[in-house]
Amino acid sequence: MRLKFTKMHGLGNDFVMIDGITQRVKLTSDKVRQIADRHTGIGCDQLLLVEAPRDPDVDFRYRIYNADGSEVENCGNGARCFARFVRERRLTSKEQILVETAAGVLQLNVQGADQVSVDMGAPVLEPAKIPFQADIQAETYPLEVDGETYTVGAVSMGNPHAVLLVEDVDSAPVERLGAAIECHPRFPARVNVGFLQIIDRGHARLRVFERGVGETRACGTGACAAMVSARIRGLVDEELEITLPGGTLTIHWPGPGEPVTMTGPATAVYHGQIVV
Ligand SMILES: N[C@@H](CCC[C@H](N)C(=O)O)C(=O)O
Repeated sequence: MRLKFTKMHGLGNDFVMIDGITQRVKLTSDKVRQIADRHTGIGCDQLLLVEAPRDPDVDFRYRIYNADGSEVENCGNGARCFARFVRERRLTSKEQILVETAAGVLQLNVQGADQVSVDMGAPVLEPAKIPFQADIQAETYPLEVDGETYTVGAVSMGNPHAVLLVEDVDSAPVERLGAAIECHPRFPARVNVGFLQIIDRGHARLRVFERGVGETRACGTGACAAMVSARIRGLVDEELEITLPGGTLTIHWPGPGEPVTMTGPATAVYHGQIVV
């Protein structure tokens, strides 16, 4: 199968974007892993497959695959890249785009040359829906990992996130603790793990160990989950600039029951073809 693709990134979280509307595409986990391999494939954190919608009231549908081949529900940086991709491929000229994902319908607003703002929907905090094993919903939970107890927030942005507060993201044990929490038995669908340093009520720093990938240079849903966890702990205001290793996202969240809005850049790198 010969596939045309576009390589894109959102703050260094990189994607292979495939147009499944004008080409016939059949992906398996093995093929996704082959494409995502940084030595023998194109290399990416996630692959996004754009398809025609099932619901005639929305514009597109897309599916998201992690580099390990697993299909997942949501991807914030991917949503922004998707908006630019469908416009640059001339699949739409709309500035406001509705797209079906496994996490529900997202609304994307293209703003100027490279900024995209995404209504990411309301966060889910009920443990069973994250999914996270806990008897009752709480702001934070004690989580035992390798004999030590850590305090974590648990949030779903369509996909599951654990959020830990740290003094300094630079020295946080992202690789070791991220990998241990990703597969913790209390997160039965595995989990993305964010390490959040609060600077002040409007600024924070974040590193994310992503489920199915490892540490990435940025994670959009991770930034939204970090905002939600920090805000329900009373630590930040409703607008927060979150700086990740790849750059800064602006996250807006008034509070429980309200949608989270994420704004940031999306960049196309090159177009190509691959035989898989
Ligand atoms: N990089 C993404 C998140 C991609 C999915 C995640 N690894 C998961 O398994 O849920 C983002 O920008 O949100």
